[in-house]
Amino acid sequence: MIDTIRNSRSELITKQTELEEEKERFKLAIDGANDGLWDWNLKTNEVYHSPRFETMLGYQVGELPNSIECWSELLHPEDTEQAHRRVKEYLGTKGEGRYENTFRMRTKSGDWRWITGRGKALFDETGTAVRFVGFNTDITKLIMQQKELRHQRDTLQFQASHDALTDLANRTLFTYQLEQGIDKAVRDNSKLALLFIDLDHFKEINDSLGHRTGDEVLKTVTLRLKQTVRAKDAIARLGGDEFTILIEDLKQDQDASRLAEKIQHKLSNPIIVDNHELYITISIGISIYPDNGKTSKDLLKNADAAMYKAKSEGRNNFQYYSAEMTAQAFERVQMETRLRMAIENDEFVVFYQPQFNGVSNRLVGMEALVRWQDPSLGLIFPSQFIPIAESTGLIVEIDRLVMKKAVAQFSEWYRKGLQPGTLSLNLSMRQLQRKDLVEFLLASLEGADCSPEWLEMEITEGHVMENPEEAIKVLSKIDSIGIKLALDDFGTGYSSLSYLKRLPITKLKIDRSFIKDLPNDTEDKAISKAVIALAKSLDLEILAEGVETIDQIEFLVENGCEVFQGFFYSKPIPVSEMEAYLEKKTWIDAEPSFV
Ligand SMILES: Nc1nc2c(ncn2[C@@H]2O[C@@H]3COP(=O)(O)O[C@H]4[C@@H](O)[C@H](n5cnc6c(=O)[nH]c(N)nc65)O[C@@H]4COP(=O)(O)O[C@H]3[C@H]2O)c(=O)[nH]1
Repeated sequence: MIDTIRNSRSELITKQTELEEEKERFKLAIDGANDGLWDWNLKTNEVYHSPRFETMLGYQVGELPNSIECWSELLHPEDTEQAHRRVKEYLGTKGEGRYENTFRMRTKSGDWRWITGRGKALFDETGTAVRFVGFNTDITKLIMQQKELRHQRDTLQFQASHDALTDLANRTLFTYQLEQGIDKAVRDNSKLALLFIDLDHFKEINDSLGHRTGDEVLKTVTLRLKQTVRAKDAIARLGGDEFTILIEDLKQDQDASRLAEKIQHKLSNPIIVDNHELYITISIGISIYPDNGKTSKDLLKNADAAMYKAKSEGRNNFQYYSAEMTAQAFERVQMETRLRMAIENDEFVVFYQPQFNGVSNRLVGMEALVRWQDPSLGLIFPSQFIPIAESTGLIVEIDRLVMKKAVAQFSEWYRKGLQPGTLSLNLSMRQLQRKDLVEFLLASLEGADCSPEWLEMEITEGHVMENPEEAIKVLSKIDSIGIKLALDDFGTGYSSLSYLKRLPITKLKIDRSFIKDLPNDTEDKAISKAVIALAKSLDLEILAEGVETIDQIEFLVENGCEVFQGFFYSKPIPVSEMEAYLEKKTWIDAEPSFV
């Protein structure tokens, strides 16, 4: 018996010693691992934190409360949601796998430490977690090292693809961007332009004022180039004083020269370096994809060649690779300047073309058509200047001049009792995009004491279809002030029926191109009949433009179109002629012709 007790005692002592050793081993392991232990009793919601858990976050041992809320409150706001979710997910697994997650925790001094928590939970027989134990490891150093490595890698990559002085793309990156641009242009069937820019006499600045000044000049040029191009246009410094710009989605070849001019203008302001006032000029060569090359190599080579041509033409200018394009660009530049002068000098006059009801032979209104009365060249027709006025935005001013003059004229004719009918005015897309259009119209009407019912605005079908939703919005505003709306050049702009129904228009004008060969051309006959039927079904008035012969009128009247504008009745005529015509009122007593 005594032996048995002795044996049990010594067994107990051995077990106790083993337990002590185990505890010690465990403590050593925890201390050695430098991790913070946590033990969460999910039944009482109490949490045990090991001393390291607290010191890891800069707290004294025993300073942190023993609650799970304490952990939650120390989490970084950006990580709180995911940290909670991860714990919830793990506890919902009923014991499968291990818990592991990384988040940031706030230290006592307010810094943030990156922590990886790992642990395992104990689940009861119902699968409910009752205890959750694990370690927190501070991985801040590792994260910082990784960040530093990433930063170094990015820096190296940046340095390999960028110019060290200006931070612009270098030749390698630009060639890549150009190739990407060409691929996209092939896919979209679009064009792109490459501008090759070289500073004139840059070497002299470097030689006389030193490289540091030269560097400052290059940096200022870079800044100004960035301020001039769109954010999506790629700029590069190929080396020395050579820069390139890539313009994608080029709408017209001439847009490239417009940008070239803008750059020249931007760089014409002096650059001040160390009290030196430096005047820089540049020579620009332009190549266009696909016209002047289909590969990056050819486009660069040809833009470079064009730039040399610009140098040989006396510097401070731009040249396209193709001489024809350069000539067109200069013509455009000259035309733009002349148009601006013409606006200033009030050289635009309004002609009026009458519109008749071909059945009653009565005048129903007239269209105002602009003419440019150039002092030396005489009368210039819209086809020669409207496209440039549209692309430069000058059309807005021209249209407003025409509107003001025509509205005032109409008001006068009405006051004189001349019954001029409805005044049709052309409305360009640019005008439609102006936020102040309706205010302008209201002010013009009020200024001239003109009634909105006398007016009709024409907008071409093509323009409306460029952005139908926007057009519907603006046209509705015009409609709401009582001005009628007509869709011009109908048949050329591929209107969709659904839009046509939603546009607040009251009239369709069949385009001249479908009238020209009537009544002989079978296709034009079918089209004009279909357009008339369409207008009728939508309850719209219909006018045929460009009628020149009685046969055309007969055919159209037979098929339901009664209102006409065209040389058969009259060409557009100046104010004096129109006034004389109105005064005669010949149509008032005229016999109806097609009854
Ligand atoms: N061959 C032929 N032609 C005829 C006949 N009847 C009329 N025309 C011409 O057809 C054009 C009708 O004007 P549009 O379709 O609005 O086409 C106009 C219009 O889109 C635009 N335009 C004219 N004035 C203005 C304006 O003040 N502002 C805006 N934005 N555009 C204008 O320029 C275009 C051309 O104007 P115009 O040269 O005056 O040309 C006018 C007119 O002279 C005919 O029987 N035979």
